[in-house]
Amino acid sequence: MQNWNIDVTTFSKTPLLDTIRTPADLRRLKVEQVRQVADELRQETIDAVSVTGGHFGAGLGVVELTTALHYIFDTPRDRLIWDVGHQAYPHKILTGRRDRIRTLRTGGGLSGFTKRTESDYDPFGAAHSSTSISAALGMAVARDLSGGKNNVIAVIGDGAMSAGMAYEAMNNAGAMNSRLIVILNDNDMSIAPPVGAMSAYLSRLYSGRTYRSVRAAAKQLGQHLPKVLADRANRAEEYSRGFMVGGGTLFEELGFYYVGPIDGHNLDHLLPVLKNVRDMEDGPILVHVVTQKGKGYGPAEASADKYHAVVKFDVATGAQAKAKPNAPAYQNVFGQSLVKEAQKDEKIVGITAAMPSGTGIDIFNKAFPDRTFDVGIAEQHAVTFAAGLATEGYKPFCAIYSTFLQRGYDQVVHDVAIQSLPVRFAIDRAGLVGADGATHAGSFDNAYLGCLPNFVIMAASDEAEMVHMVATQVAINDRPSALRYPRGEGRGVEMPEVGIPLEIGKGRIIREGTKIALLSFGTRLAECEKAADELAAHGLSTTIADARFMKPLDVDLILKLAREHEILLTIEEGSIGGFGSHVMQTLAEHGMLDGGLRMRSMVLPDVFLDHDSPNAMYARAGLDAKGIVAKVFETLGKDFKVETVKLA
Ligand SMILES: Cc1ncc(C[n+]2csc(CCOP(=O)(O)OP(=O)(O)O)c2C)c(N)n1
Ligand SMILES: CC(=O)[C@@H](O)[C@H](O)COP(=O)(O)O
Ligand SMILES: [Mg+2]
Repeated sequence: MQNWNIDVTTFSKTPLLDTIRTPADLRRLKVEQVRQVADELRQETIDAVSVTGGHFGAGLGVVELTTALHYIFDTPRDRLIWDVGHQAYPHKILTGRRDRIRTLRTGGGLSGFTKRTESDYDPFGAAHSSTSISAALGMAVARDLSGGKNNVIAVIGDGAMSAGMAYEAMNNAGAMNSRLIVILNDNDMSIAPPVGAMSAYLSRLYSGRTYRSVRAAAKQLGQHLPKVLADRANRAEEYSRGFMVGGGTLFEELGFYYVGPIDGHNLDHLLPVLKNVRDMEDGPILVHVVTQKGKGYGPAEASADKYHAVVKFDVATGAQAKAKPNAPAYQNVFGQSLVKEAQKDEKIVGITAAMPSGTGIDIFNKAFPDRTFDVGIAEQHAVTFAAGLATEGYKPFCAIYSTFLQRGYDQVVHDVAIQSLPVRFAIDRAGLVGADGATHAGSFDNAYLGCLPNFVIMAASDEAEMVHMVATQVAINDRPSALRYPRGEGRGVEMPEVGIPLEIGKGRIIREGTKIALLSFGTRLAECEKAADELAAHGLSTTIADARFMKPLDVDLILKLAREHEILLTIEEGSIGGFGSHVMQTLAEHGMLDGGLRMRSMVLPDVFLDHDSPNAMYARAGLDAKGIVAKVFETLGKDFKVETVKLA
């Protein structure tokens, strides 16, 4: 690893940036000053993220583009939409949020993504990818319907361009004459190196083989400009400098006017091109901008992941303050368990939708590169691709974050569940995730999968359980199965050598008591144990059970708990409509709610919880030990108060 020794003495000096509170201040500057603004903006971004951590490489790569866009366009009247929004920190600094930039992703602080409630300069909230062109087209059409004149600009990355939604939007936009600007920010990176034919195609465009001459480009572009500008364009060499227009690109076939590629760090190119694009009168335009992820910060440029997301770091050395793990991360346990299973079973294959390291599929890939498939940001396709593999006798493990699987829901229902295909879903980041906030919370999979016939649904209560659950999934060969587990580290429990398939639909008793029963589904089990200790100190004897399965439910266990206790609480890291609802339904159908049992279901509150640390979020949700104890006392009718989010 290179030893960086970056001179940080200039970092606190940002004289021009200090004069900018909003883009209007930027637009008052001379064009010769824009370079300096961009340089200072980069310094400020580096310094801020070194304090907060967060998404980093993508923002560094769009510093010049951000500055140029706000300089040329009349934001917020002109709508600027950042796809995903993880690259929007420089945008936040320029749009009135510099004073809060060091609160990014902390409780009560700025969101790590664009958010409508945060600023007028964020016309569309994001965090899931590939939504920007659709949203921009909607805004452009709304503008046309109401006779407006403003511009609408979507900035989308090459990684995000791999998702079907982007093509659905371009297909629609290309057939309309609505004026819309799409900036393709091509840094040849997703979180991992980008995959797929489209990525290769963009590289070919970039390599310049399909370009026309600069002069021809200017001429062609001139046809789309108001006459006065077109005349000037035909004359002025300056006009065409820095960009080319491709003929017969895929984007042109889709009905877009294609401009590019242009160097996204060269303001002498960016500014005139954006200005001319702004002045074009009709149709959708795609500007292909080539940038470098991590640009301008050596450690980021040099690292394999371009510092996509970082923890706090030392600016001078680039060294990240990574905490020493106390236990293995769930995603790694998943990856390692899958490798072990795959050594015994050659039918096992692993699938990720552009999240190889996040899901632990990178571990599987190292051992079985030929059996690993990164399909790009394409969750819908990932699910149906897995279904196809399953029809041919393969055992696909489709590892997708809970929040991103939402995008593939119809595929889960229609292509997998209805046909009862044995696709194994590894549902990572289940429950609250912390700093990424509401957009990334895995709150809904219990509800959205629980209602589907045929599914087996498990949640690991610790990392050892997870090993057995992966083995269980391998053994389930006649229907789909899902295994959910959270972001972060396990509990540090002893790990089994091999996974042993569990009996389907059977839970386990962890601790025997007489008065209170806590029935946990997932990793809240640890909080149940702490709560039970505290309840014991109050003389309340407590049984703890780990349901292991939400579907099929362990009906015998549930009825036993209901019969033998005064209070039955279910606890899960999910929304209303999940595990607790299924338990309640079962109890009701067995007449167990007709008598004296006091049953309560502890779920996430019916609100979108803002970002904070996971522990703080769970505390707000009342799903920590303190909240569980409080719920028991509330149910008993005793006076035991604790602050939680109010249910609507
Ligand atoms: C639907 C969805 N799937 C996965 C992700 C996770 N994700 C966030 S950023 C990213 C890579 C995006 O690459 P690109 O659009 O090229 O942006 P870059 O980071 O290179 O600027 C991925 C896969 C997501 N946000 N949304
Ligand atoms: C922007 C985005 O969607 C991802 O980068 C996400 O932040 C990753 O989250 P994890 O850190 O949980 O992998
Ligand atoms: Mg990219």
